[in-house]
Amino acid sequence: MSMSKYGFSALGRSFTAALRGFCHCVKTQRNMRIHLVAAFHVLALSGFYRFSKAEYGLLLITCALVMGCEAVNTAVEVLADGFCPRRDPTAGLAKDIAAGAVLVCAFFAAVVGVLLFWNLAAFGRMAGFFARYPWALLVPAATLTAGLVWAMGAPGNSIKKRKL
Ligand SMILES: Nc1ncnc2c1ncn2[C@@H]1O[C@H](COP(=O)(O)OP(=O)(O)OP(=O)(O)O)[C@@H](O)[C@H]1O
Repeated sequence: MSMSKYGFSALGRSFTAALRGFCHCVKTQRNMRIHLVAAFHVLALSGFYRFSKAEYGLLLITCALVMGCEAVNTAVEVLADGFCPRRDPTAGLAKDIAAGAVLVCAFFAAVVGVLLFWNLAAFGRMAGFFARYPWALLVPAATLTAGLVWAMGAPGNSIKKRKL
């Protein structure tokens, strides 16, 4: 009984730590906020599509992969800046490689996006919906503007502010 109590508290602590790490990425990384805004709008747009469960799964895995990779990239930047506060070729190369991993994921996420969302029938449904309810265009306009202001306006990469 006490074992499970300690097991659960350890699990709770590691979950809290993971959440703290993710919140740190959102607060300090502009790119992570851009990924979140993009994921929100892509999922909202998917309402016009008749995706199967497998297609939704692919969409969610793609979003998770890009954001997970961005979090690992941030971890590499934090480690490199923490252990090599001065310019160092190894730290620089590690950062380049981590950024390259994000780039690969983002490129293939864009390919998955085109494969899933390029659908003339869905474009027709969207056009029909917004022709019937033109005021509804205000919703994506407002959420996109608010999302971009949040993503770009909040403090950028705190790591960048360190003097190298
Ligand atoms: N300590 C360092 N030593 C050598 N080069 C560095 C160092 N820190 C950064 N660089 C170089 O500058 C680039 C940008 O580093 P920075 O820490 O600003 O990442 P970033 O622009 O925030 O990346 P991302 O957009 O992926 O979050 C690195 O990819 C690397 O080439």
